[in-house]
Amino acid sequence: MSVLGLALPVTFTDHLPVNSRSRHRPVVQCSNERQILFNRIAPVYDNLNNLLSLGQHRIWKKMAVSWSAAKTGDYVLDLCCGSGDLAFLLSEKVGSNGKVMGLDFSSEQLAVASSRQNLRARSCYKCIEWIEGDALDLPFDDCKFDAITMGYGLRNVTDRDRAMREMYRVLKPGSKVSILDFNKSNQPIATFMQNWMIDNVVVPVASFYSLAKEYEYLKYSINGYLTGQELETLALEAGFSSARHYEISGGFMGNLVAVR
Ligand SMILES: C/C(=C\Cc1cc(O)c2ccccc2c1O)CCC[C@H](C)CCC[C@H](C)CCCC(C)C
Ligand SMILES: C[S@@+](CC[C@H](N)C(=O)[O-])C[C@H]1O[C@@H](n2cnc3c(N)ncnc32)[C@H](O)[C@@H]1O
Repeated sequence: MSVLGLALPVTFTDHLPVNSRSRHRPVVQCSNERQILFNRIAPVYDNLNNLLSLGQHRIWKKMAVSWSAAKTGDYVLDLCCGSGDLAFLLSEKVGSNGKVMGLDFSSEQLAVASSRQNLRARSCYKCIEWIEGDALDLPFDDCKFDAITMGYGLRNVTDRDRAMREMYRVLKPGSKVSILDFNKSNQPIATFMQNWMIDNVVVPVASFYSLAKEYEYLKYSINGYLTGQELETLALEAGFSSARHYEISGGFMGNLVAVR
């Protein structure tokens, strides 16, 4: 029986020593398990984001894309693109003369992204190319991109330092990376509110779709994330010349902007 109570090819805890397995806590530690998680939630991911954030996530993603400074004609990358929200926003910025690469390791998320693209008529959306790949080993040459976005991805990769160094490598000098995610606050009240919302709203709603464990992971991944200051340090240590973390939406979310 897997930690999800479902028959999965691998359970989220199989690779862990027995004493570290917990029936009450989704342990989604390795890359393959996260791949399985995001493949599983792909069919309902967009709808739940809209419902659970009351549509606010669209605003946060528009802010992240604006902070990337992507402009007409640019060659840009949306890392951990999932169902493509930021890639679509980037394509509206760079236009049909530009190019957007959307990279993710979840085939199911990319299938949703491609389906959404086929339903959209605007010519700018045709400049998006979807790539199944690993954010920790990008299939791109050095200094290729005019801007990079990463929405709710850095918290989910298994090696954040390596991901940050890969972003640095493929970004053109003087260009920006814009990384949107939940904010790991230093304020106990904000942390309490975030955890309360996830425990009492997010997970109960997800349980209607038999995805309670996947959304419980959300809380543990946020608690294991980096604070804004630690994210700035991570970027500077990866080689970025400057880094600034902005808290948004009352401190629920945050966006790191770093310049190569
Ligand atoms: C777009 C959002 C989250 C994306 C996301 C990221 C992950 O790492 C996941 C991991 C596992 C399952 C799902 C996800 C996932 O969806 C943010 C909005 C959607 C959130 C699920 C809703 C979070 C609600 C906040 C705690 C409170 C929002 C207050 C707002 C002012 C209404
Ligand atoms: C929460 S979703 C974010 C999707 C999208 N950026 C958005 O803002 O809605 C996180 C995405 O990161 C992807 N991901 C996690 N680790 C990855 C890795 N090492 N390489 C590529 N994609 C990864 C997952 O497959 C998932 O689609």
